[in-house]
Amino acid sequence: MFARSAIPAFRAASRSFTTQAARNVGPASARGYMGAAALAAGGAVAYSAFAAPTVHLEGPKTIAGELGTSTERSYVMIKPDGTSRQIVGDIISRFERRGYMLVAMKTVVPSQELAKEHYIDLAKKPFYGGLVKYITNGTPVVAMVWQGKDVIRQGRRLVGATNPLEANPGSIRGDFCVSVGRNIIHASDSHESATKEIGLWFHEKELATEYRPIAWDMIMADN
Ligand SMILES: Nc1ncnc2c1ncn2[C@@H]1O[C@H](COP(=O)(O)OP(=O)(O)OP(=O)(O)O)[C@@H](O)[C@H]1O
Repeated sequence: MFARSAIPAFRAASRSFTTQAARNVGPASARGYMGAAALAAGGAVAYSAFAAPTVHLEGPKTIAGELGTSTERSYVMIKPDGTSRQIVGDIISRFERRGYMLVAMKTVVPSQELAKEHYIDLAKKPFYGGLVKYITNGTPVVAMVWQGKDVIRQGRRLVGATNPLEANPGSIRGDFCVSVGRNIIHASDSHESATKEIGLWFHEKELATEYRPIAWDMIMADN
């Protein structure tokens, strides 16, 4: 789920976020897109100026790569209950074993503003307040970007249905969760969402897109 309201802020990008940070530093209009990432939790914030916005939000090639190719990227987040239950390694290994490439990862204690922004499309839902409270309970989330062919659709399959009651055994939610309100993980549900969510939680410079895992060509090859 992603926040449409953040789009104009993304386009206003004028600063780079260099340390995973955490303090609410001002109104959205003054922050630029990575300000939301910088608002993540409440620690020290380090910014550095850079020449021009580099985040690509429209067209087939965005910060989420190109859909259907080995450059496709998804935003995946282990929520506070997943971190607290100490199953982070298990979750990461499922994406690794599938063959996907870890492009970025950091722990973040989300601010109210960041959590609200991420879930803004659910703002009218009765559970929205509880959802934001849960995401901002002080326990870190693990924010990640995974890359590889079909990672958005396959990521959703690995994660399983939103309601653990409907999540297949073998999926992350199907193996670890009982309640929809504590379903331990998020994964982007479309290229558009991935573009906006990666842009919300990460600066483009934080993405390590140039390296390749050792078996990458073997895993991504079609023939
Ligand atoms: N009925 C509900 N009661 C409580 N929480 C809910 C309920 N429905 C959804 N949620 C919470 O809101 C999150 C976002 O809901 P959404 O409908 O976007 O599902 P999703 O895309 O599978 O989840 P996510 O965006 O976290 O990956 C869910 O993952 C869950 O944590």
